[in-house]
Amino acid sequence: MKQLSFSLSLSASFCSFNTNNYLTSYPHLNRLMSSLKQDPGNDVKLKIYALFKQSTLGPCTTPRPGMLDFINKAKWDAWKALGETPQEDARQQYCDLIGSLVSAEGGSVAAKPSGSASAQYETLLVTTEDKITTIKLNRPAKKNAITTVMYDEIVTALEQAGKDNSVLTVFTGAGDFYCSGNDLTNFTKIPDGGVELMAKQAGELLRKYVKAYIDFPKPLVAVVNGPAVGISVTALGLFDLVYATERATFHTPFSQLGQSAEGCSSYTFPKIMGNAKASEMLLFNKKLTAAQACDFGLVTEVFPDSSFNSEVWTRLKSYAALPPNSLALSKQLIRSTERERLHAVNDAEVELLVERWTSDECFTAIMNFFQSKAKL
Ligand SMILES: CCC/C=C/C(=O)SCCNC(=O)CCNC(=O)[C@H](O)C(C)(C)COP(=O)([O-])OP(=O)([O-])OC[C@H]1O[C@@H](n2cnc3c(N)ncnc32)[C@H](O)[C@@H]1OP(=O)([O-])[O-]
Repeated sequence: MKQLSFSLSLSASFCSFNTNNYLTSYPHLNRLMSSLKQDPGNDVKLKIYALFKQSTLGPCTTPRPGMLDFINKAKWDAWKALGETPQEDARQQYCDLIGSLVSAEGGSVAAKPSGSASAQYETLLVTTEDKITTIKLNRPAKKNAITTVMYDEIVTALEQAGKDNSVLTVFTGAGDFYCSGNDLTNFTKIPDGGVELMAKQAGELLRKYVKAYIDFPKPLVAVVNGPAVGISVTALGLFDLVYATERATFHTPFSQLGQSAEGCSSYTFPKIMGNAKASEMLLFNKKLTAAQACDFGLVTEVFPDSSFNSEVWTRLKSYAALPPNSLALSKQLIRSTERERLHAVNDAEVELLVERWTSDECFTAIMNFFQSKAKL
């Protein structure tokens, strides 16, 4: 099929959109696009074009080009297919799409070049805007699976967010997934000391990671933009608010993987949803829909996918205007009643997992994933 060749006449107005977004400069986006080694193909180019039009002009209302005007007709169809998608959502999808194309080639989208962006990360996009620091997992091609580098980067990002002048900290994912949990390739990098050493080091990393959530001093909000698996679900019990798109699912397949609960979920889940529901998730791998997770108290509120970003960010911006000290101190007061218990739970969960990671059950489950690409 003939490659479409058209330019995306990028207008200056789009460069200054004021959303909680990491790509606020079109020259930056253009450089990223032109750095791609592979042509992304007509479908993707049409999608980029359509998202650009939708985000700058809103829904397509112009007449459809004539039958023989093939290229403009294809562009019009792509734009029209976005229907009533809000402009802010289209902007977010546009940035996520470009970010995923760059990531798929092994690159990374740096935090925005100007403004209040924080340090650069390999696996995260971290920005501060409207008094909200956003930590976005940025491995969309791998469904935001958490590598050892990413665990360390999240701990650093949380430390910095705890000290910066933002009022809220938001955690979310790039692309169509929130997070697929622990990156299973973490288990394939066996050091010279063998599996026991690997398990011990992974245990220390996990302890540090969960501790960063337990001790986080400001309100922490999860914006669950798609399915969530494993540790990205269990950690939600340590957040102050959890907003989810209706498309999100919540899955903790620990037994299936020969592992056991972490993220303090062996304590927080029974407390949040009762023993019976918690056991169905943590022992028997039950996957919850967003509506079920909300009924059980794990999720604060569920939003339609089409308006998820605009509704959630409008809400968060208004919360970020509240007095910051009052918010932080109230959060610390609530956490202080069980901080010590959470640390003890974290220690006990890590101890059990270090044992599990050296078990035949775990080894077989991980091998199954890679050999048969078994899907959960
Ligand atoms: C340390 C603390 C303890 C933590 C415990 C946990 O979190 S337990 C929970 C642990 N988590 C799990 O057990 C989840 C395992 N993952 C899955 O079950 C599925 O991938 C899915 C349901 C998340 C998405 O299915 P889908 O059909 O929509 O998409 P897809 O499958 O085509 O994926 C696209 C690409 O991403 C890759 N990739 C994705 N996730 C992981 C991962 N975690 N790891 C590595 N790679 C992962 C996948 O291999 C593929 O790579 P490829 O082939 O393009 O090179």
